[in-house]
Amino acid sequence: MSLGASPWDTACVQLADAARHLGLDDGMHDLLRMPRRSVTVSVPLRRDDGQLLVLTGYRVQHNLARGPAKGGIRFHPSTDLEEVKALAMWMTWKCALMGIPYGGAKGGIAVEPGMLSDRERERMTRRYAAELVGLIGPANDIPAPDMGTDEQVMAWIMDTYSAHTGHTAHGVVTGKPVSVGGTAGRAGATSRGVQLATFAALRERGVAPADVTVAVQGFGKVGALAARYLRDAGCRVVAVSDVKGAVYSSRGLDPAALMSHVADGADTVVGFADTDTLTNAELLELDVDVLIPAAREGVVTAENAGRVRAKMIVEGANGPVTAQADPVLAENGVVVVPDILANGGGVAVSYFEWVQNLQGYLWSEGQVNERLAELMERAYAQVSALARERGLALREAAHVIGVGRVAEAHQTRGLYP
Ligand SMILES: NC(=O)C1=CN([C@@H]2O[C@H](COP(=O)(O)OP(=O)(O)OC[C@H]3O[C@@H](n4cnc5c(N)ncnc54)[C@H](OP(=O)(O)O)[C@@H]3O)[C@@H](O)[C@H]2O)C=CC1
Ligand SMILES: O=C(O)CCC(=O)C(=O)O
Repeated sequence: MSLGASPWDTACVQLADAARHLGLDDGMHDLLRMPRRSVTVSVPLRRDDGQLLVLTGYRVQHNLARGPAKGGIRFHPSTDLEEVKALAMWMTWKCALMGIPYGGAKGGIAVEPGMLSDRERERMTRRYAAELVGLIGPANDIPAPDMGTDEQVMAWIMDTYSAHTGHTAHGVVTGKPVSVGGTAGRAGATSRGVQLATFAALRERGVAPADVTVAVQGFGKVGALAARYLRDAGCRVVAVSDVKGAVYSSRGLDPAALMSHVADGADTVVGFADTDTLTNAELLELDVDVLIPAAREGVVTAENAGRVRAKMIVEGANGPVTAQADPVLAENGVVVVPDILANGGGVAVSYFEWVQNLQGYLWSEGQVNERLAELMERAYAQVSALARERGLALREAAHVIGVGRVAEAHQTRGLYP
């Protein structure tokens, strides 16, 4: 099989590797690879100036063997069906690895959300949600935020779905505002999970947080709070970036101050006082202890992997390291804490939100964070133990567990009819 470095190619290589380790036959391998449902919809949008723009949206339900489909919705210009298929597959393994009763899905619209007014964003979201009404639902497929979307987008999807079904359906999306059925703790959950995974990996290697320097690519929902939590817990965050570039300070940055700087109108981390400006490519090659790619997939490739000087990569983003880069990093002794483990805190707390919605009973933020820590520690311990037992990289072990659980669910349920 000749493969490039697209997210789908990377996801397929990872699955094939896990299938080999698990001794799965070709039929089961095919069943696990092929998405259960892929939907492409056109999303007509009337711009504020009256112009009609027709966008393309997607929703892929990759696998439903362990429960309803679950996964985020992305608004990004480069979103296409192949990317969404890969992201949906990773959701399947992630939910299985985290031990939560979901299959995997992902969706998105190929659009630059920054070019839309709030009213245009709302109209586009509602039209996309209306196209998906027959597909999504609390028992079927539960979207959540991803790149370019936020809790407001989730509120619009919930409201559109609820208008179609005739009752308020809190459980149709997670990552909603708390005022409309969201849970305490979801906004920071992915980043908290990244911190927990980082600390578990450091602890195992006998490294104290205070001795650790960190660089974070992406200063959005995941990256900004990951930087902040790691700094609050004693690490020195020396570099962060957004799409416009990176800032660096050897003395360490204050992510909370950077977040205020961005929110107060700067719109980018670049230009923050007392920092040097770097490119995103330079950030990836900094001499730091921990590198956290938290932006997009495919940023560490066969081309630049050899220049990565970080001792550890903790994948906040989905698929930031290509299948071709993995062996280069392994050869150079770079430990990779894989996406389906490192960023599993987001979907774990989405699960807690959905459970609260189904029960109509709210948990405190303390309860949410405590249970998140339990799930993250458990998943890390299982991956680490299998990696040691079978001499696997953490990514291979994580996939063997996730893929193995989904294969087991298929075997137990059987095929219909
Ligand atoms: N949100 C969640 O709960 C979860 C997200 N993830 C994954 O985490 C990653 C980030 O998601 P999220 O934080 O939600 O997304 P956001 O849209 O909130 O933030 C994305 C960040 O990445 C930056 N960025 C975008 N493109 C590039 C680029 N080419 N180079 C450098 N920086 C770039 C953006 O910069 P700018 O603001 O300037 O555009 C922004 O700072 C994605 O891979 C997502 O799938 C994984 C699990 C859960
Ligand atoms: O919270 C969720 O349901 C999914 C979040 C997500 O899209 C992801 O983990 O990649």
